[in-house]
Amino acid sequence: MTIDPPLLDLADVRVIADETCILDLPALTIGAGENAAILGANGSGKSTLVKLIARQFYPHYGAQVRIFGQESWNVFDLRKLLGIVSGAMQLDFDADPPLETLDCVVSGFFASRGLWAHQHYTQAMIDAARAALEEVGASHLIGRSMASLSTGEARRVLIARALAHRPRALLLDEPCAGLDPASRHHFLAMLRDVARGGTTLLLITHHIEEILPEIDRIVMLRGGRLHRDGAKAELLTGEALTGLFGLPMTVRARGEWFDAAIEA
Ligand SMILES: Nc1ncnc2c1ncn2[C@@H]1O[C@H](COP(=O)(O)OP(=O)(O)OP(=O)(O)O)[C@@H](O)[C@H]1O
Repeated sequence: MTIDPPLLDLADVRVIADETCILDLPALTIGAGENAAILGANGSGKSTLVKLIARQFYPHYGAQVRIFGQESWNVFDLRKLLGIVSGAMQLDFDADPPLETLDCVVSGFFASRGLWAHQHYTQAMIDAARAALEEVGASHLIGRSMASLSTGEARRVLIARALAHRPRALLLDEPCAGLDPASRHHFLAMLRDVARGGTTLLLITHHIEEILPEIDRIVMLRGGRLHRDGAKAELLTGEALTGLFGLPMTVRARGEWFDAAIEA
């Protein structure tokens, strides 16, 4: 039996920006197929961790960052194995030269922002991009430019871009931001299918109610450091969230889902 290498295997990681250490992780491993949520307050280092995985940030000398068991990657090859959805990415697409939505989704096959003359896309890629747009309810946006879309519309197109090339793992940094309740409901249902299909999910969120039943590990970051790491049953509790966010919180189970509130 072969065992897939972990999505993430970190040791002695320190990320320095503006002469300040913004992420300090002596050790963290997330296995292949292990769906995890990263929780933490604003500025706790969650997006920095995603950027470290996607090779947008590099750690300080001496760190080990193995993604899918490999330390050295061609960035484009790595990003083809990952589907990434984040608010920062959405801003990048807004700022770029005009890009049509279907082209945006097809560009996910090349891990590029936009399509360029040297990239040879196939009819199969276009069909997969159309199917992904259909899946997220965004087919009607084909023909529009990314910059002309509302926040929620653009978010759906980016989700389609992340899914179209059937990545090994999805990195989702606040993926539901800007989605209305119905879109969020459909998106979370779709993510459950993706997780059941074997794609590893790494979900970054402040919203406990978005933590899918398929996620069973919680990694808590505080001040750029690992605060707690464990099973959902152990960490989706009032005691653990109170410790993380510094305010008295209660957690309620709703079937397989949870929600949290600040105690009155
Ligand atoms: N390029 C950068 N230069 C300097 N500081 C940075 C840079 N990127 C991030 N930081 C700082 O690192 C810290 C962690 O940022 P990060 O974006 O990872 O937080 P986060 O947990 O994702 O927060 P949020 O929930 O607000 O999105 C913050 O204090 C942020 O100001």
